[in-house]
Amino acid sequence: SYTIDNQSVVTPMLTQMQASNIAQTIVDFSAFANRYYTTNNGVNASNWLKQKWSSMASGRSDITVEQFTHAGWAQKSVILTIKGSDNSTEVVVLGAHLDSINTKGTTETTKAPGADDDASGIASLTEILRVMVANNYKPRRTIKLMGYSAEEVGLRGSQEIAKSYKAANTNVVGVMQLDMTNYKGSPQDIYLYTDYTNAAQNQFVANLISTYQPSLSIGYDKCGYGCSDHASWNAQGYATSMPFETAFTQDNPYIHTENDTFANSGGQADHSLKFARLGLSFAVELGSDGP
Ligand SMILES: N[C@H](Cc1ccc(I)cc1)C(=O)NO
Ligand SMILES: [Zn+2]
Ligand SMILES: [Zn+2]
Repeated sequence: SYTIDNQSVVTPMLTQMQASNIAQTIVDFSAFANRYYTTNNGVNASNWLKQKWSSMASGRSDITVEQFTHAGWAQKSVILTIKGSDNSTEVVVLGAHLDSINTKGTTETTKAPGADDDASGIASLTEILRVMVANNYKPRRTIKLMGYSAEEVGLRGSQEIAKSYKAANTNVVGVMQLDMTNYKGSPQDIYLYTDYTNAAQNQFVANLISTYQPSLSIGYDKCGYGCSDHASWNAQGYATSMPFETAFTQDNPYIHTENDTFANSGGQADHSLKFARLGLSFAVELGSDGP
């Protein structure tokens, strides 16, 4: 259910989250020449993330990290699983995509740093992981953090994953997509996208913002098409939400070019921190529900 009743656990964790950690991960992850789904750089970026998340979770026997192999291309998706205690068949998913693209054409050495699109989302998930582990948080439901491959070429990684979860009848109770979280291009802080998402869950997400980040302003908008990986989960009938960095007409002009750099997102991660905090509150409030 969408009750917000874990303030004693969530509030201290939110104060521990730091923009500087998110910034460092954006810098590190956007240092690959590109993270394109078919290049060696792209494969290396996936392996780098698996390694990073694995070492962050090394002390926890309830946390595993796997790579999801996609038959049609080399770059794997990365899935971290925190197994729930007494309600583990119900699953909460938070996602971002690990690939990047330069629309001029992406070869092995083409520059596609993807700092905002979507290293910012991966970095937000990474800070959520760090704080959950630091607080020894153990959910009742299973929580999965996903770094999707091949989003830029038709949401292909998340489509394969969502289809396989549906085929396995996995009870995913909610999905949040974090794609582009660090470019502050619009007046409101967080824009909830209303197409290819679930209205009831969007209301819950809005309530999370008002409860845990009351100083933030909320906007609403539509993409008009399946603009990120939430659409893959929506297509399988799962409830999704996409909190986004700007209104549709004011989106980051640097994306899909060599200029999507950390510097061009402002050289700091204050905007991403809002999304990381929202993701943490989403994960813990949903993840703490019993059977
Ligand atoms: N299509 C999305 C980018 C995208 C998504 C929403 C909006 I508003 C503007 C741009 C993408 O490139 N995701 O990787
Ligand atoms: Zn993109
Ligand atoms: Zn993206």
